[in-house]
Amino acid sequence: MFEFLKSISAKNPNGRRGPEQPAVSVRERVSALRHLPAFLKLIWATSPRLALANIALRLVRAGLPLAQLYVARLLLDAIVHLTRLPAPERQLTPVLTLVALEFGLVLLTDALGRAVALLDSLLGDLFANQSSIRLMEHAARLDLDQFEDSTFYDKLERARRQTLSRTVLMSQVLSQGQDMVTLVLLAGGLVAFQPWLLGLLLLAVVPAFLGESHFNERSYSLSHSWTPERRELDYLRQTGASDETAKEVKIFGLSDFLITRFRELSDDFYRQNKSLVLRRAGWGTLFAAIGAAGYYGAYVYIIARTVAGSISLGQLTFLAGSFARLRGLLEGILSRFSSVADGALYLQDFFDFFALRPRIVRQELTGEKPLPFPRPIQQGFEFENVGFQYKNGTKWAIRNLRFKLQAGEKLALVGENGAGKTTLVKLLARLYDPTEGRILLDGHDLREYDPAELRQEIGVIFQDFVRFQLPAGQNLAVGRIDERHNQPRIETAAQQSLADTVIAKLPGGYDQMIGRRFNGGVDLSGGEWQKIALGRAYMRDAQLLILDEPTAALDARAEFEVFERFKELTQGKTAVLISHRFSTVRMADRILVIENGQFVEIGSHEELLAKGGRYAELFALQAAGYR
Ligand SMILES: Nc1ncnc2c1ncn2[C@@H]1O[C@H](COP(=O)(O)OP(=O)(O)OP(=O)(O)O)[C@@H](O)[C@H]1O
Repeated sequence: MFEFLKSISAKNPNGRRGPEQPAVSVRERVSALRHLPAFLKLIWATSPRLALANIALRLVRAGLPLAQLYVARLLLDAIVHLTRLPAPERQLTPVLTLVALEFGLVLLTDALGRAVALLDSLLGDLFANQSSIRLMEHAARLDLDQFEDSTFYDKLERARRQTLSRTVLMSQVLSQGQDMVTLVLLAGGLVAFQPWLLGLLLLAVVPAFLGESHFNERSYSLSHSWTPERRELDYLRQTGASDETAKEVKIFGLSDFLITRFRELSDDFYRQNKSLVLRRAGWGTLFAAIGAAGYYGAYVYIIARTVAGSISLGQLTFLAGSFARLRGLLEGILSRFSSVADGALYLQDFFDFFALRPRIVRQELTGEKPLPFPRPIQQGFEFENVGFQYKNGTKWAIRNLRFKLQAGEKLALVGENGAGKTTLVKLLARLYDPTEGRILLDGHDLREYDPAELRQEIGVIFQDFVRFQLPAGQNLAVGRIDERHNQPRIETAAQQSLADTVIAKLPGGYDQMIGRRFNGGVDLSGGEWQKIALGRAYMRDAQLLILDEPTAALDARAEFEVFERFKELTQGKTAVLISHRFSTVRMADRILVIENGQFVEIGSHEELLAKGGRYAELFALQAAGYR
């Protein structure tokens, strides 16, 4: 495992990455903003009604600060005017009306603020749910080898992680629009009075913005460059504390090893992040002071004009208030601009992920109609000089493979560990396409058929089948999920795979949750799980059945029985069996021996024994073990 951990961080030659890495350039961040229209379109599509209501309320709210300042100005001027009148002429009604108006505006501002927050949260939740669903749907369309590519995996990880930050981004973008409207309205008032005050305002705010965007860039770079390590941290956290690993972690005394590695990585990240946060706080304080100085400069000027009598007290309040609000707004808009740009950078991962296209697709998508799948299969499958190399592998997993799998035949695959048996099966199911050569089905390249239809006609149970944390019945039904409510069919499949005796012992029978992840779940032994997994093959009405060592954990009697039944139940169907037990292998019509991904020999048990080749040698080896 240490090698594995090292290999994860090998992408990172110093073992560390941090702010020393080149930061994301300003151009990259600005260019990431191009994703915003597409993002807003997605939000709109989530719920046009909620989005429209949100925008309308925000527009009304955007005008309220100006209205409030204006009413405050009228109020102050009215009070000053009153105080100058002789006592008997002082009428309070106009002043009280203005107070009532201001009060009304405050109430409205608050109510609209809450309504907008509510709409944001509803829209955000809907958007988060829908994007998670889209993410799962898209992931399901992609090819297996895309999942095995670590760059892809990091992309998926970031796209998935940032569900929450995307809803924050949505609020930010909408608030940005709202604040910009307020800004234009308030700036209009300030410009009418003294245009250069606007210049002073910018001077007070721009340094803070530049500082903010600089630190945001750093922060993004840090978090981005730490994606592989974060993945490792998650892995360590899970390995150190999960039911699946607890047994081996205890037995091998791995917890210190795991914790040390976790501590090393997390401390490192903490240190780098802390230094960034500290610098950010220091500079932030300085920039805030510059901003305050700008504000007070303008304030002094406005006071001087009031004292000189060129503007009223009401105007002073309005202008000083406008300036203060504008400063706050501008600061907010500019700093939010960097977090919006940040969020938009993350959007890049999101859209990149959706831009990935599977290569194993229906030909129809590439302009041709797929061939109808033969029912029944007439001739069978033929491997024509097939070679396959895993993307992340250095050698050929399979090379120059030629053989025929006849319709209705039971073929066993024999070979040592890593010989390429599972790879061959994955190629048959088109989880991958051959790197060279072709696989034919009834004389046509497998790629000419619809991959979805092909997979429907193939039932594969892999050695590393999934132990779904689902009730027993549904665990079988995953073999044909649209039949999950067909209890008789599930029970028949259970009888055929011998899972019925396992289920009979469960307190909840077919409804018993299995696996330990959820409350009340009951775990099964390896062999019991295998019987359940085998049942999935019988749930399927497939023409080609593949069992890739799904019986390794069964006891000898159960395995014998399973294969006897398998032979009986798959009469007339084509089947491929992978097993290291020769007692099983010999039941097959023919046996294909492969070594290092290459064809060695093919024939029936008797033929191969008589030939005295590799098969005979392996058989003798195993038989000797029993003597
Ligand atoms: N996803 C993968 N990425 C890269 N290499 C792989 C991958 N899966 C398998 N390999 C490599 O391909 C070769 C063939 O592997 P395969 O799983 O087909 O062997 P096998 O005959 O089924 O072995 P076993 O009997 O141990 O199950 C091996 O060298 C293996 O390391």
